[in-house]
Amino acid sequence: MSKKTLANLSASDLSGKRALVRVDFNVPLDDQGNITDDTRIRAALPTIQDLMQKGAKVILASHFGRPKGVDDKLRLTPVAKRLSELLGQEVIKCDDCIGDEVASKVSGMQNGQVLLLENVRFHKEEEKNDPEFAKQLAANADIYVNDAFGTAHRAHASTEGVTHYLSPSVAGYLIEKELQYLQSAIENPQRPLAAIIGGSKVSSKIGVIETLLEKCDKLILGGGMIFTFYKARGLSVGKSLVEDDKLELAKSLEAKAKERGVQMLLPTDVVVADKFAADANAETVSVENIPDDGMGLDVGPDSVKMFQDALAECKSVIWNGPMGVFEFDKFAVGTEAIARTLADLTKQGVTTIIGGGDSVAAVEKVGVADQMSHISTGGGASLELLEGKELPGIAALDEA
Ligand SMILES: Nc1ncnc2c1ncn2[C@@H]1O[C@H](COP(=O)(O)OP(=O)(O)O)[C@@H](O)[C@H]1O
Ligand SMILES: O=C(OP(=O)(O)O)[C@H](O)COP(=O)(O)O
Repeated sequence: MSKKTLANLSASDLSGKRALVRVDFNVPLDDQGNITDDTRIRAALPTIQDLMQKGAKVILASHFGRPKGVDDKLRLTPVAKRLSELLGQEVIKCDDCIGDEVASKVSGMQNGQVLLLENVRFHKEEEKNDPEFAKQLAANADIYVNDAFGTAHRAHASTEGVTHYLSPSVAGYLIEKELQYLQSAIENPQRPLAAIIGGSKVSSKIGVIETLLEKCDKLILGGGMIFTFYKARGLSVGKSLVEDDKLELAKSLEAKAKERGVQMLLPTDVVVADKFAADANAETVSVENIPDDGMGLDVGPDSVKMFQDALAECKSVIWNGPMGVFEFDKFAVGTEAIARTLADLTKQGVTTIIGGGDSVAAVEKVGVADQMSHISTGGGASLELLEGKELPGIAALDEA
């Protein structure tokens, strides 16, 4: 990558230095406040442990949820506890991210110790990227490491602003790994490259579909967005999700695929339900025969087989968005089949990349998350990267 990374800094650069490390510890909690998935905490460990071993004083900053002011339910206390367990060492926890308490705790730190600041979004200045607030965050540190890939698409004080006050400003190992997979998947893939795009609406995936049409050899579409394509082709879609203002766009995307020689695959059969519910009655129909009172909630078995055949010829696959309403078991079959297919392909040497968000939840539900080449820790961030957008939290870092 073109940016300076933590790998470029040696123990002599880091020993005794106060390193402000932006991580994305925005993890899910249950009703009792227990962390239900610590993937994002584990993903930051290589950077934290490297800094500890090189003798830095590690000051971690993260947001948590979207609070409006201080919110006791969105304190990072459970995260500090989990991180202490994972590191096998107590993590010092602050009640704020700036101010006297932080300054005093940081000044008492030994080399190799780890401190976690409180939720940076308790201050509205964080999301405004307020320079004064960024300066206050930077005041307790010597250098800056950004390892918060999931938040790299936000130009906030702790992701962008602080880089103006700390030098060097480098990328951590998670950001380096995410870029390595996601960027090389579209810039320099092993071909053929297939992209599988699903999810609810075509409107939220236009950017990524347009970019991928420039890059991939096969584009497989599933999820709710397919019904907008069918309607654009003149088919009846019953009560399925349709964006009537995107019919022309769907037509133009199909035309663009044809023009570029990209094989665009839409399902040939779908599972329709009589209502949007886990206990709905379901039947599989061909896409030409969707009943007026039917709602398409999953791709059908013939489509899965067609997708599997197309994927079997590929050397790289990027997947973003589920094939159906996978939250309901009855309509999770297509999504689960794709997850298993990608796990099998990975074993055969195919590079498989899961681009964050609901697709990751689907892969985890099937229990094959550890069998993929790469699972992104950022939903919005990975989508923006795949769309070819610049991520401000990365753009602000020092050039290598
Ligand atoms: N046929 C469908 N009709 C309605 N919603 C669907 C359909 N297929 C998938 N979805 C919904 O799409 C949602 C995920 O969409 P999206 O947020 O775009 O994906 P991602 O989070 O992977 O980017 C899921 O909640 C899923 O239930
Ligand atoms: O969970 C996150 O985003 P994601 O749901 O798109 O993966 C990140 O922590 C960013 O959070 P934000 O969308 O509140 O800025």
